[in-house]
Amino acid sequence: MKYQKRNQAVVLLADGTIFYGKSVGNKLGTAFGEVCFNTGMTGYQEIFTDPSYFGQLMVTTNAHIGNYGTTNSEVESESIKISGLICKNFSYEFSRDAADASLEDFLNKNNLLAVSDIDTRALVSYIRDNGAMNALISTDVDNIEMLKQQLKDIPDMNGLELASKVSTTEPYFVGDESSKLKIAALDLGIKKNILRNFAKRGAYIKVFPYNATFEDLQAWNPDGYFLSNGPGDPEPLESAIQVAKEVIQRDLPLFGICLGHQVIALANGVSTYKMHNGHRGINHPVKNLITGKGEITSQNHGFAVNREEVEAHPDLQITHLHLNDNTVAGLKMKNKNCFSVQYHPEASPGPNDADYLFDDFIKNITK
Ligand SMILES: NC(=O)CC[C@H](N)C(=O)O
Repeated sequence: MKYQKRNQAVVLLADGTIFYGKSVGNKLGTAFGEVCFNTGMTGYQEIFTDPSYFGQLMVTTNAHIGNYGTTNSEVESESIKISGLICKNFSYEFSRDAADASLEDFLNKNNLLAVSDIDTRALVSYIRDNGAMNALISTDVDNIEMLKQQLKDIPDMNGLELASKVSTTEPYFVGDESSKLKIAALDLGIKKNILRNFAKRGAYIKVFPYNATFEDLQAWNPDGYFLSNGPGDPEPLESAIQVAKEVIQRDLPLFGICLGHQVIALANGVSTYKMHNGHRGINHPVKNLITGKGEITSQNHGFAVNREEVEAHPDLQITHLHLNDNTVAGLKMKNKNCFSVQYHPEASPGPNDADYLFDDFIKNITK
């Protein structure tokens, strides 16, 4: 590799804590966001392009990032959605036959600011102890006081509506047009692999903008309704919550993933809360309380639904529990055709243990 001088860079947390590293790629300047970490050993391209991470600075805990390059087939949306990358060793070289570009090229193409040579173990341990908070990364290392001032103006993730920043503006279609199985998907920041999973099972999907109404969706005459994953706090998503309420009222088949799961809880009057630290990784253990079986799951969320409120709710049942902290990982409505999970059965990245949930939804539609 040709030697290239790297710029000094900092990670500055909202409480004033500073970590020093070096910039990666062409992009210089400052990027802001909520700092979070993902513990997956693989799957960086899927993570960086997952719209649920919009507005977040991603710390990768694997020691090497970039070593297997990038490929067009591994994107979860058309562009990088994280606001910046923080890593330990950045691999400028890659070795994988299937890769078509280096991660450095991919970051440059997406104009993403990235910082390497950070002691990510110390940083993650700090965030774990002190909780999720805003942060910035910057190559402007001589202006720390000014950066601290700018950081104060970054809005808190709690209460922040972000689905509108990543949702499609126009409806679009995926899958086989002649299919008898039509799914209306509300795009709150939908990952491509969810659509691939529906299409793989023979469905024809119409994807609607985040603020589409129930009438908009119903006018297409779908057989089932889906509420997607997405970034930000679920609570301000009034329009999506209203869609969920109307689908539930008519007892039409409804499935929600992650943000969609939180929206379904809110539609039932159950509150959500910001976690001290979210779940972000590809080996989160979940117990299916219906079958008694364990699942290793892919997760990416910073909010959760209130377990006590679900337990006390006459119409709701907890179907899945997160085994690390007993948070709600899945629920269903007792007498309605509606269920949802907090984690990612579509994986990408991560294991496919939970892809039976897509089959369950299709069965709910066709029964
Ligand atoms: N993956 C998601 O849909 C994330 C949901 C929500 N933004 C959260 O952080 O909890």
